[in-house]
This record gives sequence, C-alpha cells and structure tokens, in this order.
Amino acid sequence: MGTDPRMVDAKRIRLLSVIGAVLLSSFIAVDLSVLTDPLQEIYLTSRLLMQLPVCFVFFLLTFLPGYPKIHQETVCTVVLALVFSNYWVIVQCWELEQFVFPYEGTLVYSLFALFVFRIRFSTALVLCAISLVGFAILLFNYPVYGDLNSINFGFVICSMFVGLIGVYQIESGLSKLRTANGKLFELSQIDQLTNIYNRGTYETRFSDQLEFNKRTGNTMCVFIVDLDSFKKYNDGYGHVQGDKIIQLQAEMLSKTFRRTTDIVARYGGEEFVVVTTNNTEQECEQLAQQIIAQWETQHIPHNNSDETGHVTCSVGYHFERVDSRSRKEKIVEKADLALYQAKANGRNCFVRYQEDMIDVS
Ligand SMILES: Nc1nc2c(ncn2[C@@H]2O[C@H](COP(=O)(O)OP(=O)(O)OP(=O)(O)O)[C@@H](O)[C@H]2O)c(=O)[nH]1
Repeated sequence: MGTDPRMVDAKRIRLLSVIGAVLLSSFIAVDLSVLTDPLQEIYLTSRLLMQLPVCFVFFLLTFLPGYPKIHQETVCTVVLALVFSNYWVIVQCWELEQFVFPYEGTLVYSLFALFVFRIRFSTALVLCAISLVGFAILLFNYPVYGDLNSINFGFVICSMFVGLIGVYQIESGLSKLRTANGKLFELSQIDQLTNIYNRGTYETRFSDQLEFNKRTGNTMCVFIVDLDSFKKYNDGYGHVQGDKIIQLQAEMLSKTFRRTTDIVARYGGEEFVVVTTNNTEQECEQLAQQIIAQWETQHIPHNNSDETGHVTCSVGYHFERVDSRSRKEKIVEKADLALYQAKANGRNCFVRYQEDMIDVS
C-alpha cells in the first residue's frame, strides 16, 4: 500500500510547498492585527524564524536526487515542526498575557500533509499521533482553553480520526485502481486463448528489438508457424478441440523460445510468429526443425488431414543480420513467403527464405 517513490513528482511537491508557504504567510497580517506588541514579537519569531525557514529547507530538499525515497519522512517531520512551533506560540501567548491563541491552524497543517501532500496511511498515523500527544501535553500543562480544554481536545481527536479514515479510503481505492490497471495492461498485451503475446504487443516489441539490433548488428530470425489443414480439423473435431490445439502450439513455442528477448505471439487465428535474436543460421534451422518435430511427438489424430493423419504445422522463417536498411515489414514478408513455400511443398515442413524465392500465394 506504500507510495511508490517513482510516483512522487518532485516538481509538484515543490509547487505545493510554495503554495503552503504562501497560505501560511497570508495569515500573518490577519493574526498580527489581533496580537499585542510583545505577542507580535513571539508570533513573528515563530513564523519568520521557524516556520518559513522550515518551508524553505523543505523546498530545497525536494531538489535532492533521492528525494522521492524520503518524501514520507520529510513531510511528516516538516509538518510536525510547523505544528509544534504553533504549540510554542500558543504556550508563549498564554504565559505572557493569558492570550488564547487558536489551535485550529495546527489542524490545517496536518490536513495539508494528509490530503495535499498525500502521505501514506502509516505516516499519517504517526503524524496524527505525535501532534495529538503534543496537544494533550500542552492542554495538560496549560489551561489555555479553560473549560473548553476537553471539548477542544475531543474536536482535534475527531478531526484527525476523520482525516485518517479519508487517507485510508483514498489509499485503498488507489491500490485497487492500480491492481485493476495492471490487470487491464496485461489483458491488452496478452492473447486470451493462448496466454502469449497478442499481435499488438508483438508489433511493438518487434519494432523495439529491431531498433536495438540495428545498433548492435545482431542477427534476427522470424518464424511464422501455421497449423496445417486447420479448417478441416475444426470441421471434424469441433472448435473447442481446435482451441486446444491452438493452445498447445502456443505452449510448445513458449517452451522452445525461452529467452527474455524472444517474442512469441499469436499472429492471428491458427498462425503464430516468433522473433528471436542472436542465433546462428544453424541454430535457427534446428529451431524450425524442432517446431515441426514437436507435433510428430504429440501425434494428435487429424483424420481429415490431407497429408499425415495427425496434427502438423508448417514453418516459414527468415534469418537476417540486421543493419540500418533492415525493415520490419520486409523481414515478415520474407518469412511469410517462406511459409507459403512450405505449404506449397506439401505442409508439415519448414522453409527458410531464399533471395530467389518468388511469391507462390
Ligand atoms: N478453433 C479455432 N479455430 C480458429 C481460431 N482462429 C482461426 N481458426 C480457424 O482456423 C482455420 C484456418 O483455416 P485456413 O486459413 O483455411 O487454413 P487451413 O485450413 O489451416 O489450411 P492451410 O493453412 O493451407 O493448411 C479457419 O477454419 C478458422 O476458423 C480459433 O481461435 N479457434
């Protein structure tokens, strides 16, 4: 439930600290108008020598590169410093002239921390507990508010309690939202039937990887895998069974291509695409062989198959040493051409793209 340090925007915090300081300063003129000269001196000491410098130090701290990591503790400390300097003013005004300086300002400081700086619940709890203890000590030692001492204390407790409930609700709401967002993000990336990348994710990841490989000069190999006579399989065994075959193909490809840089995706229907980086030509041929061989091992009956009597697939692939001229569309087009050739060769086989290959589709 904690705040992710990456989500703390130092610029926003800085702006808020300036707004806080301006609000604080705007009260000065009004407060001074109700204070006598000796009390004005105390008041100005608290504002000009304590609170505003604390705000300024806070402002400077937000420039630290590691500030997001100490945001919670910093806000808590800064606000407690403001709250206790206010307690100091209350005590001084009372001791000097029995003047009842209002305590409500301290509540505003805490609410600012809770809802404007949006500190997390655990930090808010510490902040509220310490300021409440401070207020209790003040009231216990100085009967500043006379008969209203206990009522005022009760009011402060209730305000803090309401504030804490608010923080808790915001925090748990945000946490649920974050989880839902994560789930949505995952759903937008993953194909629901096969649990591998969908076409959109494949496109983006392929483009990113191609750009990276252009800089490093790595090799890339794109395999297009297509289940054979799948329409007939569906017609004979039903769509539900057909779905299971599609899932199995995805599972087998995911097990074969396990590198973090490998992209295994459902290209559409019963067609899959795999992008792999930094393999040799021999390795790519072995991988294509493996994709075909896996169905041989499974030996799942397909009585309507034109060729073998069991489920098979065809593979077209294109191997390329990437350079600045490499184009995604061209690479895929070549792998696709190789796949058409594999189908034309009688299915259940793999074909590597050759420069002299003509479009047989
Ligand atoms: N069960 C199931 N079938 C699908 C899905 N997506 C596409 N298909 C079916 O896959 C079949 C693909 O048929 P075709 O494109 O004619 O290809 P094919 O019958 O495999 O023939 P070749 O590719 O030439 O071997 C169609 O019947 C689609 O309905 C799916 O998610 N589940």
